Amino acid sequence: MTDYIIVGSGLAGIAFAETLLQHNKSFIVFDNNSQSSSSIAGGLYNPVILKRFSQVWNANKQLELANSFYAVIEKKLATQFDFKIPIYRKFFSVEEQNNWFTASDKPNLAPFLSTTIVHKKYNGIDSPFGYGEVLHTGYVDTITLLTHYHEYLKSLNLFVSDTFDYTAVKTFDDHIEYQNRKAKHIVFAEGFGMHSNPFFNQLPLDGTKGELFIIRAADLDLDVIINTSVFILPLGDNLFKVGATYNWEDKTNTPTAEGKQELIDRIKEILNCDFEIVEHFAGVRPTVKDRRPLLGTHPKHANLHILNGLGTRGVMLAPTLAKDLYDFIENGKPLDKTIDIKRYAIW
Ligand SMILES: Cc1cc2nc3c(=O)[nH]c(=O)nc-3n(C[C@H](O)[C@H](O)[C@H](O)COP(=O)(O)OP(=O)(O)OC[C@H]3O[C@@H](n4cnc5c(N)ncnc54)[C@H](O)[C@@H]3O)c2cc1C
Repeated sequence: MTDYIIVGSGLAGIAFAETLLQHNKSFIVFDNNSQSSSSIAGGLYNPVILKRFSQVWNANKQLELANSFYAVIEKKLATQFDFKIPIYRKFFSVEEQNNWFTASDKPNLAPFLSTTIVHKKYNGIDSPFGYGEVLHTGYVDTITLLTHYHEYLKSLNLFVSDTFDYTAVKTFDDHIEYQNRKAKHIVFAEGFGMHSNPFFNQLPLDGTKGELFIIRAADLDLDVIINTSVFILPLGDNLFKVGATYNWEDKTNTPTAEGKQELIDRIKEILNCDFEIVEHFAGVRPTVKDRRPLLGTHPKHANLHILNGLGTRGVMLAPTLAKDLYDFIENGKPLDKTIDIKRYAIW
């Protein structure tokens, strides 16, 4: 009997897998490569919601855990994927500068917003009003993390590249059976793919499509992430990741002409140098109506659990949520009411 089956190996699934490994639990992971959200994500982590000047929910706890969690994996895989690099908010007016200073006075934002306006000149960008620097930021190169982590799981025989067949699940009081396997628990972490899961697809996972580019801009010299209506993230070799769009209607993983035009327009608001589009990606973020994750246990099947709803911030959230779900299942530690699926009376 295996302790766990995990369905999905995006940021959520691998965070749970790593948590299990750290507690010497046995498991197997299924993934069918049907969702692209984690692999194409910008990967930025930023404790401040710059649009509204508010702190990300539970930011301190999430950042602290994410830092140590990814550092442990980097060491284990002997690969760097967590890059600590500042995020600069470009100011377009004196009013924006003033709003920044007002926000940086708030006790919960003060640790994260520098009070010095940066007047650095970057080739390729005009910024007469300067930039505000967000502290404790960076990005996780998600494709590097996922590729290496999947290889690692494969080397341990813990990874199955296959579609999980929900109709083959048999539930019992103290275990489940799936094809020729027995497990104590299943954790479903399928991102937007949850809609195919008959056990949990009543939950209000809206999904928000996002598109992003890799561009080449030989004249752009940038050693920080610029964030305005889109972010521009330097990758080296004159390459930059730029994103992302938000579309609440289209739920496909296909890049569109509209998304392309929107990104081009946004880039032109920031850059005054030439650029060419090298790649164009799309994916659906697993967003929830109330902007809180979906964690918990199926009300009728005590061995079926969900780890979903990471929304727009999977990088920062995944380690904390994996830990919360693990503590809930194994140690009976209650979930915060705001993330527990019990808040939806749908069954
Ligand atoms: C354009 C874009 C930009 C983003 N930028 C950022 C950012 O800068 N910072 C940030 O923190 N977050 C960002 N995000 C959000 C982040 O990507 C998500 O929060 C995160 O990827 C969600 O991870 P997940 O593991 O829950 O879901 P997913 O990444 O969707 O993973 C689900 C996995 O389950 C698998 N699966 C589904 N159904 C089945 C099945 N039946 N059988 C087997 N396998 C199955 C899929 O193949 C997939 O691998 C961005 C997202 C997008 C789309």
